[in-house]
Amino acid sequence: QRPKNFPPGPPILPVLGNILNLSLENPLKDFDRLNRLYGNVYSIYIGPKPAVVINGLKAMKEAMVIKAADFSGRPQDLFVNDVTKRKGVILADYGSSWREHRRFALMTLRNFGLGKKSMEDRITAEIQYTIKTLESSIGKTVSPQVMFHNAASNIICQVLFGTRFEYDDDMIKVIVQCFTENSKIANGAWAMIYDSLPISRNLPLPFRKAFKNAEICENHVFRLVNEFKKTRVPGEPRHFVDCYLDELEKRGDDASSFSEEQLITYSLDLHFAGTDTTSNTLLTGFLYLMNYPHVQERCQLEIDQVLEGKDRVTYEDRNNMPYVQAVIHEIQRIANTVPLSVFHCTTKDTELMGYSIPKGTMIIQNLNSVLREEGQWKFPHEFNPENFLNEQGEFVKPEAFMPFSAGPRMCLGEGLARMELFLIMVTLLKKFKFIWPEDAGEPDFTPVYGVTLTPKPYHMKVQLRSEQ
Ligand code: HEM
Repeated sequence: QRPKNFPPGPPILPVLGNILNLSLENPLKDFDRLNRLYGNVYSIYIGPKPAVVINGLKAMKEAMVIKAADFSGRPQDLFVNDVTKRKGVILADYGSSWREHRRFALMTLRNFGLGKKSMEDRITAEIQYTIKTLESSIGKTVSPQVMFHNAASNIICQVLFGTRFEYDDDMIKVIVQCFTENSKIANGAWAMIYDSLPISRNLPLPFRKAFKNAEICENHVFRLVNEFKKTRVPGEPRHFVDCYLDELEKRGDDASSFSEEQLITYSLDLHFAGTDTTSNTLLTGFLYLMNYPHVQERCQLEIDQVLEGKDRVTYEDRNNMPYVQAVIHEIQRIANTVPLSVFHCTTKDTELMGYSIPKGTMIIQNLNSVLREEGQWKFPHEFNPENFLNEQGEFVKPEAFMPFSAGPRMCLGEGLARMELFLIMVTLLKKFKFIWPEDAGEPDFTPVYGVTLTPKPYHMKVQLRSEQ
């Protein structure tokens, strides 16, 4: 029985709740189906736990922006909380620890160059390694999967640890492998079973792999932090880790929520959030650009015009590239990289679109329902950069563009991600032509489900544009 005035939803089974209403492999279609059946605010039970699913711009804005404080908590009793030992910022509940850590990261990102030339220089420097990888594959086919993960990982590693890692570095290979696995496990069938059947939690089931992966990553970062501690000069931070250690010292014994354990999970949080998202967006982008060659060519035309006589692109150039901007935003809209955002939770008894929602209810944002909402987009269901262009061909960003979510929990790395996507896409499109290999058959645009959506592995053929 749902509580009085609770959002409607499918009939609830004892113990299982609604898990049979959802495909455990990929529930996104089910979320959309239930949206059509029960409206923009509906509820499902994950085992005994109620969750409210929010769809469409109007409801999303009411929850995340207008009633932000009521809807900005994070559930604390899920599989992912146990895996991360309730540390870090992504899953921290709404409160002073989250607030202080979020503020700290935003400030540190700024100090290390976000919004300034220095971050641009770091990104541009990293792209040279991607270019080298592509140059060595001219005329051949290449799998971009690892390449984009490496590039995005190194960009965030420069901020976190002040260093980039060679693409075959064992430590970073293991970390990237562990969290790409965990991203799939965390939204998958076994995590759902872990969440709905507490009795299963201590059994040797496949979800144990995620705990092992997390431990491997923690050990690696623990060792790195200890190395940095040996060489750091207090007050002269070289990177995020040093800044955090300075902050710990400044706060002294009553360091409040800051601790070395927090630092380790926080670094992993930022590394994961900064790598898997940007790289999967890039993977989706190139998949579409190869299969919509006229879009790729029009981008290149604009890039050639704007960058004529210049040897490299700057972030500032985006203001003169409305079409490229439209394409990158359309890629993000279609990629729907973090489809269910990160689960929220109500911080007090509240209301949404007239329904009553008690404190502690899990909130699931169906971002796809906004990114493809009819009435918000000119072409909601097709890949078409016109979604971001007005009649004069100028770039416009509709309110329903919400891949980073909205409100106080909105993605903390949006600025960095947007800078990376623009500089990487433009630099690569300026130099190379990307071709869908003749023997690759029809492209499969259906992504693999997880916390992040990943295109199915594909290959691309690369040509130097100057040799066309
Ligand atoms: C295309 C790239 C990216 C996308 C689509 C994306 C998307 C998201 C989304 C949907 C959320 C959840 C927001 C919510 O709960 O309401 C989020 C949170 C977060 N993202 Fe990103 N993100 C991207 C890149 C990055 C990068 C580069 C970083 C690292 C600097 C980052 C760091 C974070 C953090 C730390 C949070 C948690 C914020 C909090 O709980 O307060 N993200 N991101």
